[in-house]
Amino acid sequence: MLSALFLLAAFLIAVYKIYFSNTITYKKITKYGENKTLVLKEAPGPTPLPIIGNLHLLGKHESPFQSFTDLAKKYGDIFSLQLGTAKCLVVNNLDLIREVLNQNGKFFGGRPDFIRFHQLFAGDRNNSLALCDWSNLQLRRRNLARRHCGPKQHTDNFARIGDVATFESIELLQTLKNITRTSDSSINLKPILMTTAMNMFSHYMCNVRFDAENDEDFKRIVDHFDEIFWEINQGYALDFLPWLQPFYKKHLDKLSNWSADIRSFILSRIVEQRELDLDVEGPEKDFLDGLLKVLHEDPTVDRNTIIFMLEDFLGGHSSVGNLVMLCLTAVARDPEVGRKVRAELDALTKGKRPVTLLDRHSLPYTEATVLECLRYASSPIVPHVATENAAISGYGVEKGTIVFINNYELNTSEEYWQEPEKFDPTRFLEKTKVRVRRNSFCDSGMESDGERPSKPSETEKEVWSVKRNIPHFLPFSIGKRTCIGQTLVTTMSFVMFASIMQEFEIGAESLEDLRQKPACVALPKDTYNLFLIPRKH
Ligand code: HEM
Repeated sequence: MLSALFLLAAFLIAVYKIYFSNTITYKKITKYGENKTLVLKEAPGPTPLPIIGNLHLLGKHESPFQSFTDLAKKYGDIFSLQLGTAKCLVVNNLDLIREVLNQNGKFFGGRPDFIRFHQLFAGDRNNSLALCDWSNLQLRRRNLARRHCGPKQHTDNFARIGDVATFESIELLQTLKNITRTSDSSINLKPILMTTAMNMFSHYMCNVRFDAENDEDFKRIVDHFDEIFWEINQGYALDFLPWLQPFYKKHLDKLSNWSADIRSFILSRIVEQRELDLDVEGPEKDFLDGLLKVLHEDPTVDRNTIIFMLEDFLGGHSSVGNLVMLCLTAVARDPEVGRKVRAELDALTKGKRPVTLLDRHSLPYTEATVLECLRYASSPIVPHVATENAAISGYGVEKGTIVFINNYELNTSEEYWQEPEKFDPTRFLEKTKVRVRRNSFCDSGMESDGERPSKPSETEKEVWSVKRNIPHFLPFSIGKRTCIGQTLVTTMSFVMFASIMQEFEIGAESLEDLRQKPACVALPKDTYNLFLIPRKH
């Protein structure tokens, strides 16, 4: 009798769990415009423990994204997790990722409310473009930034990115040549790349550049940015267990101090002087001009909004510096990649001129090496948050749920790539046919006395080029919160990486030192040294 009662109770609890506690009411508008209320189950997932939920399951690998991939094998490509106080959903394949970010993007425009995010932006994460919730202000900020920070090819701004990138790369090469002339030991290269990247950004966005060798304030600010970039790429128990805050006081104070120091530098060394000199009627010469003009013309725009935007975009330089360091690391790990990049560069420039952005389409292997670095590092997509009840793949998703997009799976699964663990830039290359115009009388290499054809003939030639649309390669994400900085990243890192490769061979003290955290495009501020060996042209 007792066991029958026990069984009945267990059955009722199970039914309650399945049908009541884990269901979401979702109002769907059908294609005929009717309102339909659906009651949907949440996606399956592991049973949470008291207090920590499923947090312990993420500690099994170096990166939580590796744990997501593991858990997907057990629970399927869409599953629920309870991380401390936060309800979460993880999506692991391309179709589901598209369903969240494209088809249902309007329901998933929020960002998690992590204490660290507030701390980095003067107490309010909505000051940050990447960490704020979706709003009209965000839409305006994105549109405002696009012309300068995501310019289309063949525009003046795009050409200016190329000019600035070449200018700063030449300065960088000079610094590196000076260092290697006096010493043949390995170099602490990362801070040098970071200051170069910051000068690229401040030069392009604000027409201001700094003395990277002697300006101590500048160097300190670049270090802070780098620390913050690393920090944003890490996860902490505090993010999901906010009551741990008192234990993180020192760490959180450090974050606020870094960001306060950065803000005061940007104000005093970049913004204030320009505010005095601003020519409201004159042409807009850079991003800073554009921002200050909006401030001048539109009384609804707040000065703080403008300052934070500038800080956010200048901060993007850290990703470029880190990415170039990862590209050089890849070359140090695999000298064959380096040989191929150099062969391509030498064939084009003959070692006689600096490489420029205009050369990019003639240097497919070099560009593919940067893309392969992005795949190999697999920078995580910032988590999204459901801003209302929604449905994905027939499962209910409750408002407030944090959605993790497992792009690590997209970058590393055998379903999408051959030998994904191998660093191989050629996976981004394909042979394409191009039309070449040529004068047929020149083909023999000898001038003919015969009549010359009135029109040059056109033939087709097969050349290597970079694959443009790989559906599962989404380093900058998709949908309405896609990265705004991707043009800056792909152009500036290409020029910086190619310039260094033109002049130096890259080596490592020990291959074991070249540790790269999975699903992370950041390296710690203090990281391994590399050897730079000047090439003889
Ligand atoms: C290695 C370099 C970079 C990578 C791999 C990268 C990747 C990403 C990804 C995956 C997102 C999240 C998109 C989403 O939530 O769906 C993002 C957002 C964003 N990125 Fe980047 N990014 C890089 C560099 C930059 C740079 C240099 C800038 C600016 C100068 C920038 C500006 C932004 C902004 C503003 C957002 C937030 C957009 C929004 O939430 O509306 N990023 N980026």
